[in-house]
Amino acid sequence: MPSLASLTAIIALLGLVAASPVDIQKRKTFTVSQVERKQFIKNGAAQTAKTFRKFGVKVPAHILAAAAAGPNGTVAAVPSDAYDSLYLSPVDVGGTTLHLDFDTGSADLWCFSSLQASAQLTGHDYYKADASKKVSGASWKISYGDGSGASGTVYADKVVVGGVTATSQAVEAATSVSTQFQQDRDTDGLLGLAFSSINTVKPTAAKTFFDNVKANLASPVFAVTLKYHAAGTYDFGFLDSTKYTGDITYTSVKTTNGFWEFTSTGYAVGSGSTTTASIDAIADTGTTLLYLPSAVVKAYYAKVTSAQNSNTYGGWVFPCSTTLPDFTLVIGGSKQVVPGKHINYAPVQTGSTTCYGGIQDNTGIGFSIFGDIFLKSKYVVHEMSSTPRIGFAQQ
Ligand SMILES: Cc1noc(C)c1CN(C)Cc1cc2n(n1)CCN(c1cc(N)ncn1)C2
Repeated sequence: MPSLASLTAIIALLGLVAASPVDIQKRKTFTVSQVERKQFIKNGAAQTAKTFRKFGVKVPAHILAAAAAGPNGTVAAVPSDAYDSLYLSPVDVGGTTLHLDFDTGSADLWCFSSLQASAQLTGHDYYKADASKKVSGASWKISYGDGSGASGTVYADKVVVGGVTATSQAVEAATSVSTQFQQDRDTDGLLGLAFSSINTVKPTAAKTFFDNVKANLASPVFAVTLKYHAAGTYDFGFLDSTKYTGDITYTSVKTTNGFWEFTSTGYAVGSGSTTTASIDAIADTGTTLLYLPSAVVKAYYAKVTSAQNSNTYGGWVFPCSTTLPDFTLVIGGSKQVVPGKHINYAPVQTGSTTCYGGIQDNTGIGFSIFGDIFLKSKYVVHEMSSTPRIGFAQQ
């Protein structure tokens, strides 16, 4: 026998169902207004191609062609100085063109802004923070391996890179930057291209530019072509076979630390034989040099006349006139050669005949860093598919 309470509930339900139209009319009516999702630059063909791939179906050529015509993009990467210390790319941030350091070793898009003391802005383009776009309660603070850093608040604004648009990108506006950035009047900020899991925005991590746009690209990839003492490119959404020779060799990426992290399985100095080694490394456009295990570095400089690991200069140095041997790193079974001339970074001081090596010890870092010294002879594909991978080819 149902209880009184359950009978009451049943009656109440029946009442709702049995109410006459008049009754319903009397009841307070309400409207659910739909809010249109912010317009994203759509690439329908890319979405279709993604669906075909999702179900393991070969994407028809006409769909691929249409997808490739989507908002893919290319932006220049220009050396900031004569030594390729870093590379800067023009980016439209909320209507102002800033020159940002694209950094595959971090995941914050931050920039100099109108929130900083004006003295810090001398010589910089900067983001004009619009209060109406402020992300309430959000802040960020980032520190880099060299001790530099910045911090500030967050805005949601339009960011355009090489014709590819993120309509509501988390723009991390600086309120304060470290001395290194204050003294560097070329860099207006960074655009992080590592995994969003290491973004520093609190209380909720923000997405990188690439994470925000990748679904609208023909393919979830970006390719890095940094050059020796010359302008290169970042390509988004497509591969460009004119930018490399031979094959692209792919290897798996470990994403647990938020980096484009992989393992190199050996190395060779000059024309010497290959030594087998397991080198845990990250690809990092935001780092200038190539940092490797000390035993590997020692083996390289053993073949460089008058090289020494200098306490004075804090690393391996040699006479600037030295002809340096090439250096080979094995990745995915392929031999990736770094030309010897790329391994002379710069004089230790302006006018000095002692030069600082592009290969240095990774002691204290915890892993190896394949920075610009390695990258500037390579075409590097970063594929953020369901199983991310990284590919290397010789330029
Ligand atoms: C001038 C100049 N010369 O060499 C540099 C660098 C500069 C730029 N200048 C001093 C300021 C500066 C400091 C940093 N950057 N720019 C770029 C981001 N940094 C990273 C990124 C990363 N993935 N890993 C480690 N650090 C540190």
